[in-house]
Amino acid sequence: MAKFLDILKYFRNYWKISLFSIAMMSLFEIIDLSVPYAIGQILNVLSGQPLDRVVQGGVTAIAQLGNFEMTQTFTLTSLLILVGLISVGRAPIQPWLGPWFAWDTAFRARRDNAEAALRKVLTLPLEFYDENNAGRIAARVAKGLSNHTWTFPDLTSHLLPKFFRVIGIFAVIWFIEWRIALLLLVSFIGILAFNLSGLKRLSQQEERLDKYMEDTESRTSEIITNIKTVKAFATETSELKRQQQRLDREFKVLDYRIHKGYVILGTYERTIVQSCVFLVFALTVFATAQGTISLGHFITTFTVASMAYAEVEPISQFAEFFARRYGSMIRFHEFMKLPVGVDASSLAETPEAVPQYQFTGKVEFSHLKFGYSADRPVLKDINLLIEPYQTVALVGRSGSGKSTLVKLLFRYFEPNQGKILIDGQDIRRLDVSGYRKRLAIVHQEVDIFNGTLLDNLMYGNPNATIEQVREACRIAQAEDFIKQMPAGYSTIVGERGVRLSGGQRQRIGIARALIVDPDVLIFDEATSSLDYESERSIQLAMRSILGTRTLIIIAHRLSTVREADKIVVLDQGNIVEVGSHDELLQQGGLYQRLHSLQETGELLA
Ligand SMILES: Nc1ncnc2c1ncn2[C@@H]1O[C@H](COP(=O)(O)OP(=O)(O)OP(=O)(O)O)[C@@H](O)[C@H]1O
Repeated sequence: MAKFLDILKYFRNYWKISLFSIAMMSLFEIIDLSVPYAIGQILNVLSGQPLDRVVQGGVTAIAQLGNFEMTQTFTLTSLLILVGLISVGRAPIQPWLGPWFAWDTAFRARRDNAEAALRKVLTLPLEFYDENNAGRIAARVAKGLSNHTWTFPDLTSHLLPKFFRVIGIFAVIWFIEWRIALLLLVSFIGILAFNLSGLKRLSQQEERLDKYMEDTESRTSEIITNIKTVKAFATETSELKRQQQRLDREFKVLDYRIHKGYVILGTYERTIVQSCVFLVFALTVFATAQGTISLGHFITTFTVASMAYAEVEPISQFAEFFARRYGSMIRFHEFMKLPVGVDASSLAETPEAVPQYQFTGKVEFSHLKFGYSADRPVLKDINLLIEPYQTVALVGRSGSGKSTLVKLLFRYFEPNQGKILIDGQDIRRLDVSGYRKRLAIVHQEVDIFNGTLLDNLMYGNPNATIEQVREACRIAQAEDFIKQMPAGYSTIVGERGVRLSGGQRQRIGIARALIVDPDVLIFDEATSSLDYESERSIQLAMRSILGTRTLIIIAHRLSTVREADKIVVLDQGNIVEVGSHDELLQQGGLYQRLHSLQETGELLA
């Protein structure tokens, strides 16, 4: 029940209008019942039997009011006008009070929930994205959102009004013959209880299947992302086979278990309903034959009871739709309840609302300890002072913790012990968005968004002038190749920048970082994947940035870091050596060993 209420909460902003819409739709459903009742009364008039007291009183009152003669024709006309008013009169009003509000609310809630989901995406911790790929997350959110949207109108303009209609039917029959009403009530409760228990079981299976399907979709998304590797290793057939097996398993569960379950449920339900209709028919026939009820009441009771049982099918159908969608709505809810990351920014209303900082670029790591899991420390008691405008290189074997140190500087993770200070302030005390705006990083793989080169260059600073962009591109050695592009800065680069080479992407990354004019600029193996010529131009770019701000360079190729003021050698999470290139070579430690391996090319040794 808690879960069901959780789903309803996604529409809580619109509860007043929803209640109004449900009330109006229910009212229409109930008023609708007076039509078969009036027809029953017409039949009584035509067959010379007396009208019900209430109806007789109403018609007499109208006759007296309008000074009409109380004839059979007048009674019939009054009843016909009532039927006409109800059936024709409500037709143009009903769609505006029911479906309009139901869908309007569903669309408004969809907008709100999509925005809330995006907020969640933007504030979830980085670990979440390490464990869940884009395909899985996108499928979960999209499915949850669309199922919420479809379910709301079903619930408010069909399922609930139908319930009230059944209650109305029960009241009408009770008024005519309480024993038939009782039979109706008992049979209804029985059918619904049977239905609900079946649906609960099936919706649990749907939820399990939903999780399984997310894994399949996640793999499809990985195939798309890694398509070059798939093609290069010629694994298309095995990938297809693997997914075929999963899809086949999904089909079997969906078709032979879940769908079959719904059909079996429907079979029982229909048989029970038809038996009940038949029983009511038989009872009313006997009651009419014995003179307990009039012919008109026989028609009314049977018509209304048939209407009541006819509602079982749509009610069960909407309940079935709900059960089919319930699993993915719950998965969406679980996603929305995931705890946000410690680094979650407050998501200010406008970019201007983010606090503006300016630092000299003095960075200090003080007694820093960190591990991704408690039992495996990755950084052990790191102490390092970087002065403003200094260039510091972080080197060391793969896995020694260089990138992790930078992740902590960006506050993607919190240290287990110790702290990081910028200009003497603990970075945890600063607004995370405002603080990060003063840092910039160039990764080995530069993320490019679909759009023009200019959009990508100005991503971190949309207020930059074209002169600033040009200057940054000149420093980053990107100007020449941009000029040769078909539309210069307006060239569309394609999703993930497919139309750019690795070196070009890298230079765009550097220019983009420079346009932000950061206080601390970090190169995380920015040249590792480049050819010699591209590496040279990136090195030239780096050289012209030296001394203009604090620079942290992570590099495997030691030729890149020669000119750094300070080279810091990390090994198994510890700083083992610090010094300039020449000092470290003279020390004859790890740096010297790594250097000589690269110089002599004896990597295999
Ligand atoms: N998201 C993560 N979850 C768990 N462990 C991680 C994660 N990222 C890195 N590690 C582990 O932390 C250790 C340090 O990784 P890190 O990426 O900082 O090393 P690195 O020195 O930058 O290596 P490389 O030079 O190969 O990039 C490694 O043992 C790695 O397996």
